[in-house]
Amino acid sequence: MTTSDNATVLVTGGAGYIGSHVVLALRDQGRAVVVLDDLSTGRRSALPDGVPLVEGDVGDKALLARTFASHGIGTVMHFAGSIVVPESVERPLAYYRNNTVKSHALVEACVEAGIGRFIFSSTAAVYGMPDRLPIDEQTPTSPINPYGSSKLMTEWMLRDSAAAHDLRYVALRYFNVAGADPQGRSGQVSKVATHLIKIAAQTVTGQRAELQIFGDDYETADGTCVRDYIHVSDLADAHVAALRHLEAGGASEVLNCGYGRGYSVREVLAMVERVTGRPLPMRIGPRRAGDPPALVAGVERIGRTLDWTPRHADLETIVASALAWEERLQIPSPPANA
Ligand SMILES: NC(=O)c1ccc[n+]([C@@H]2O[C@H](COP(=O)([O-])OP(=O)(O)OC[C@H]3O[C@@H](n4cnc5c(N)ncnc54)[C@H](O)[C@@H]3O)[C@@H](O)[C@H]2O)c1
Ligand SMILES: O=c1ccn([C@@H]2O[C@H](COP(=O)(O)OP(=O)(O)O[C@H]3O[C@H](CO)[C@@H](O)[C@H](O)[C@H]3O)[C@@H](O)[C@H]2O)c(=O)[nH]1
Repeated sequence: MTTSDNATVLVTGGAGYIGSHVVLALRDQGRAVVVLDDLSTGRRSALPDGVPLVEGDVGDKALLARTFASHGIGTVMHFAGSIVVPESVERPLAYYRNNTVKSHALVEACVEAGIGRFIFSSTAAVYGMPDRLPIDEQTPTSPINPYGSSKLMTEWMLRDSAAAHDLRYVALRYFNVAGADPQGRSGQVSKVATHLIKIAAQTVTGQRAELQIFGDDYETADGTCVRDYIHVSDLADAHVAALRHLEAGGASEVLNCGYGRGYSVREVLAMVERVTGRPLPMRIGPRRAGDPPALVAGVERIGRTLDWTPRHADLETIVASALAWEERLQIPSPPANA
């Protein structure tokens, strides 16, 4: 190990849902971590004690340069961004600004400061509506909404910057992230929840009257959409594995993050009922615009490239941890941006 292998990791968006779980995983490994977050959707209380928070914008290059220098940053993990697909359709330029323009500033600041390791939160949304499953990384990218395009453009900036400069990166294309830290230290807190398991957890805990299934006439086994759900703590471990890969001199990579196993909406909801022992009020509604019928990750490449063994690859574990977190949030509800 060289000295730089011990360098501090900067986690942008570390006060958010996924970033906060990665901060926990890094800390559990004894890593030094600094978070940069503007708290637009994140919360200070999501950070463990002792993790410095630089409150600011990821597109602020002067702030980035100061933060890199004052904390001895050796790797950047980039989670900060906007994530709601329908909102990206209504406000595309806001998404290109927050996800693409500000990522450009961050990558440029890294190149200028000689920071040579970068791990990026990408998404299965870059694939659009692929017609063959499982989806491996060779599948042509063809996003169908501005969110997916805004993330793919950042992948391209990283690819081209890595070819031209002393920069290596891992772009992790997440499939459906769900669940919460098994120790109850973090979980999802959305002002406006859109994700299926989060909404199911809110419904079963009485915060919503009912859940709507967005379409049951898809060409899938039970007519509802199929997704590959990955536990957020396994995803966090994949980031630590990607960090080790880059520190060991590994090449730049684009890797799917999922388990390679799909569950339908109905199967997920049945699991929520089984775990709670309570019926979930639900009704069938129309299809949601832009939903692909089925997305299942090809996971051969991540298995071959990273030293990563999922520990929670089981729908019951994912659902149970999401429910436990939701119940914890009820007593009492933490104030926004606390
Ligand atoms: N949640 C998913 O299912 C999913 C799936 C695929 C990819 N991703 C990607 O993972 C990343 C994290 O998603 P999440 O679910 O944790 O969302 P989140 O909203 O909980 O976290 C995003 C964090 O970034 C911060 N942020 C946003 N814009 C910022 C800016 N300009 N400057 C500084 N901080 C800023 C927010 O305050 C928040 O803490 C995103 O890049 C998202 O695109 C998420
Ligand atoms: O109230 C709800 C919410 C969702 N769904 C359905 O549940 C499935 C999963 O939806 P959701 O949890 O919103 O996730 P996705 O739309 O699949 O998108 C997530 O997963 C993608 C990767 O697969 C990422 O790119 C996105 O960022 C992330 O939001 C879809 O079929 C939805 O139509 C419902 O039926 N009712």
